[in-house]
Amino acid sequence: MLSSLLLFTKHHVNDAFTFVTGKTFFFRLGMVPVLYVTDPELVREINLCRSLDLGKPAYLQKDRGPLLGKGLITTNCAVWTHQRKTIAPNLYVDKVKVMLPLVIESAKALVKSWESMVESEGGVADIRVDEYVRNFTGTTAEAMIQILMEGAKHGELGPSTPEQFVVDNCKDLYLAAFEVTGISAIWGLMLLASHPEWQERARAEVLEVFGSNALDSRILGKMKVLKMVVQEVLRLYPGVAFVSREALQDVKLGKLVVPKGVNIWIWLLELQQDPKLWGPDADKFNPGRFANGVSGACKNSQAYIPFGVGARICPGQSLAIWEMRVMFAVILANFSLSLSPNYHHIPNFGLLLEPKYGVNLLVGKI
Ligand code: HEM
Repeated sequence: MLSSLLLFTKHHVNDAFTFVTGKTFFFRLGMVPVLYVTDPELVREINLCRSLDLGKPAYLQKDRGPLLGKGLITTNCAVWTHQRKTIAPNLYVDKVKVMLPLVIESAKALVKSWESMVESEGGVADIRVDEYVRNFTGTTAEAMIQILMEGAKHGELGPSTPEQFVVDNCKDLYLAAFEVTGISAIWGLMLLASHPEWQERARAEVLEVFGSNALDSRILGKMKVLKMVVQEVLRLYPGVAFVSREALQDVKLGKLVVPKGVNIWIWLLELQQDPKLWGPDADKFNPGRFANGVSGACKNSQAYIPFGVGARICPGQSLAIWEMRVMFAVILANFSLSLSPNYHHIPNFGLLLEPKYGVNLLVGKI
């Protein structure tokens, strides 16, 4: 686990950069100075900080440049501001509502392909779900590319040319819209399959609310259990396992001054599963903890940040949540799920937190 590596490499510094003891500490990863944060109060300060001096780390560009391009995820300052202004408004809730029929159609296509597999296997099929889920999230990724083309024509691009803007952001949106949402949905199916009691509760709600109605935003909004399930999936398996920043100038965060050049890592796996904040069942799948919202589920709502914080918070969060809800609703209305003997639980942290060998489920028609 990376967290144990961090503990192993941590050491204290005693220069002008003094810092809180406990779970916030400073270490160096090669030449990169890193402030490791799991204190929700410090997360609050980062969340409140709107300064462009708190940007994305340079190593993302250096090491991940070929993968991520120079799009919204990795750029800083003026380039980022222009890109964000052009892209983010297209992901506001009213725009996402317009995309919903596309998402629902895509979920129905997944159901169709599983139905024929289940039928040909005589009632229960052992399905490696990853590819089907990625086909599902791929549909909206394509819609995102359209948005980029429009943005390139009409947006305020600042220093980017329209061609540069599209190329740089295609990679980012592909990774974000397709990969991260896909991985989160795959973890969600694994968790529903391994917790039959929650699968039953969510299905009962889906069948009651959905019934013979056509799925739309109003119907989805009524599915309270499903909402809690999605929240809990993103708590236990945040696809983006840590949120990072670099102080591009000296930055004041509450009482702490973070010197220029220092990176900040907020390790979500620890923050979102800390028993002191979430209770003794912090490592268990219990969507019911969200019955009274995030503030009812943990002692400090800053400890739940699956979509990041502050000015760089994920602009695609509404779309991602709706996609997951639609997919779970449509699957639960049609199929029962359990873990296949071919599933091996090996979460793997590369760029994202994903199941190393994919997820195999036994899928039956209900
Ligand atoms: C469950 C799915 C998703 C999760 C868990 C997720 C999570 C995150 C996180 C943690 C960040 C970093 C925020 C920060 O540094 O504070 C981020 C950034 C971003 N996400 Fe998402 N995301 C998801 C889906 C999406 C979707 C569907 C889109 C687009 C359609 C999207 C677009 C982006 C972009 C463009 C950024 C960079 C924003 C910036 O730096 O200004 N994400 N996401």
